[in-house]
Amino acid sequence: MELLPIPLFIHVRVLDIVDIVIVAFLLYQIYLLIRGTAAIKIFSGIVLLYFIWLVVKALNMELLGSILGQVIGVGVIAIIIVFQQEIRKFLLLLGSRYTTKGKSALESFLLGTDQNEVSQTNLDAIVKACKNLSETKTGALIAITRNSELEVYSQTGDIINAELSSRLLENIFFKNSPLHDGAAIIKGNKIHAARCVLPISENLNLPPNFGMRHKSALGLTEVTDALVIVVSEETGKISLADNGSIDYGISLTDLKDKLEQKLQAKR
Ligand SMILES: Nc1ncnc2c1ncn2[C@@H]1O[C@H](COP(=O)(O)OP(=O)(O)OP(=O)(O)O)[C@@H](O)[C@H]1O
Repeated sequence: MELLPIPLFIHVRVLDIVDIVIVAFLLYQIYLLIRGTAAIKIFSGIVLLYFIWLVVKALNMELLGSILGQVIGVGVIAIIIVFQQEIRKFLLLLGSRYTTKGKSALESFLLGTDQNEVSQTNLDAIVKACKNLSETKTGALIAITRNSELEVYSQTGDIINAELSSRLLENIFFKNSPLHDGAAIIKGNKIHAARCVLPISENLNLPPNFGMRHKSALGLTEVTDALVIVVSEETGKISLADNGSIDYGISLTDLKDKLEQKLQAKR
C-alpha cells in the first residue's frame, strides 16, 4: 500500500479563512431556516452523503466514487425539487428582510422619519385593546410591521389605513364584524389592513393545542421581522411571536415591556 506524504506545512491563505467562514455562515443560515421541519433530516442525509463521497474520493475508490459522484450530480436538481418551499422561503426572507431594510433606511434618511415607527401612545392603545380582547375572549391576530414590508400579506385582506386606536382594533376583532377573520396589520401609527391571510408555520414541533391562529402568527415571523400578537379565542391568553418563536400566555405587563423593547431595538 502506498503511503501518502503528510505535508508538514499547510498554507492557509486569508481567502481560505474567508471561504470557510462564508460556508459556515451559509450552512448555519440554512440550519436556522429548516430547523424543526422535516427538511432538516433530508439536509443531514445530503451532507452525510457528500462527506462519504469526499472520503471515497480521497481513498481513490473508483467505482463507489463514480456512483456517488453521479448521485451528487443529479442531486442538485433533486435538492431544488425537495427544498422548493425552503428555497422560496429563503428568497422571500432575503427580499423582505434585507432589501426593504435598505429601502426604509433610505426613506428615513430622506424623510427624516421611520414610516413604520409606532408611537408610545399607539403602543399603549395596542396593549389596551389586547387587555379588553383577552378579557372578553375575543380571538385576535395583530401583526406589527418593523423593517420588512408586509404589503404582500396586506394585499390578501382589506386595506383600511385608519388611525390606530384601541376601540377600532377591538371593533375589527368583534365576532360579528365582517373584518374579524384573519390578521390586522399595523404599519406605523395606522391600522394598515385587516382580514389578512398570513403564512402558516411549517415547524413540526409545535404544541398540539396550537391552532391556525397561532401557527400563522409564527409563520409570519419565520419569513419576516414582524411582531405578531395573538389573543386566543379559547383561553383569552395573549402570546407574542417574533423571529420564529412564540411567548405563549404572557401577562399584559410583559406584553407592554416586550413590545417597547423590541420596537425600541429597531429604532
Ligand atoms: N393563515 C391564516 N392567516 C390569518 N388568520 C388565520 C389563518 N388561519 C386561521 N386564521 C384565523 O384563525 C382562526 C382560527 O383559529 P384556530 O381556532 O384554528 O386557532 P387557535 O390557534 O386554536 O386559536 P384560538 O386559541 O383563538 O382558538 C380563523 O377563524 C382565522 O381568523
